[in-house]
Amino acid sequence: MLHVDGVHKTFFPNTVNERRALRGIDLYLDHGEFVTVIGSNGAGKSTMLNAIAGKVAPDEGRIWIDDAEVTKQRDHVRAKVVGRVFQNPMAGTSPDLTIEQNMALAYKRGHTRGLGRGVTKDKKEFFAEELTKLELGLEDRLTAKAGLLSGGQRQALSLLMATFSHPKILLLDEHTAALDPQRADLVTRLTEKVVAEQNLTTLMVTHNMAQALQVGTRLIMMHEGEVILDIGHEEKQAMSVDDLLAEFSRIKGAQLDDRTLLQ
Ligand SMILES: Nc1ncnc2c1ncn2[C@@H]1O[C@H](COP(=O)(O)OP(=O)(O)OP(=O)(O)O)[C@@H](O)[C@H]1O
Repeated sequence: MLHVDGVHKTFFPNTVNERRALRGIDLYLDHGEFVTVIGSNGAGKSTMLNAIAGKVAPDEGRIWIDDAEVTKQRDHVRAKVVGRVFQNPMAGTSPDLTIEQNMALAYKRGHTRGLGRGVTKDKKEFFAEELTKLELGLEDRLTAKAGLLSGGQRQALSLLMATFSHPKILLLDEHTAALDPQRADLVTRLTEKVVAEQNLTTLMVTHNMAQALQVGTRLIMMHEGEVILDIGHEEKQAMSVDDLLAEFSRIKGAQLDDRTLLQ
């Protein structure tokens, strides 16, 4: 379903600001796999998601979504098949547009040009039905401005908007990190629900190791632009946060040793 093959990305190459963000990422996700992604700051997690979404062009390597190569495809074309939710609750919705106008835009995303915020009666019913699934009462507030919603409500709406066109890939970039624990729990539960209902192929970046172990069917750990650990469902379920940290130290240590040996 998703195949990332040998992807490299260096920002500002051959300058003092050079950053080797991705150093040969190989990743294959089957249809319906829900992979959590952890890793230290600057490990390349967001850059990998950006490369999959088409926001960042790889220097080397190729990317396929559902057997179609998308490596050179523009991001707005890819938006038809890639749903995305960011960390900032303000990023996924326009505060000055109403809930239904935001949803109309998301519905049309990647399909036609222009603003397309027109909301027909049929659409209103469909949007209300979709909002009911969130169990937040937003179906009664279709004409309220999105800017009036709380961070958690906006994030739940962003998640709905990212998924109701049944994307082939769902990319979640620390989408619960800016929320208080209760709202983060709510959005996590909604995420699990929507991913399971639609059997969505999903990559979810999180800094919360407990969440990374609890949620999803597989876990990968990134470090310095590489995937250094890839854990399947059963192994993941048997692991604690301490096990994960120990594994990280062990691999990091080994890598450093390797590098020392190479010098
Ligand atoms: N647009 C950019 N221009 C220049 N450098 C960038 C850009 N985006 C990312 N980088 C650099 O690439 C490296 C990887 O960054 P990235 O944001 O992918 O890491 P991350 O794992 O998502 O980190 P974090 O957990 O801190 O968000 C870092 O060194 C970062 O400074």
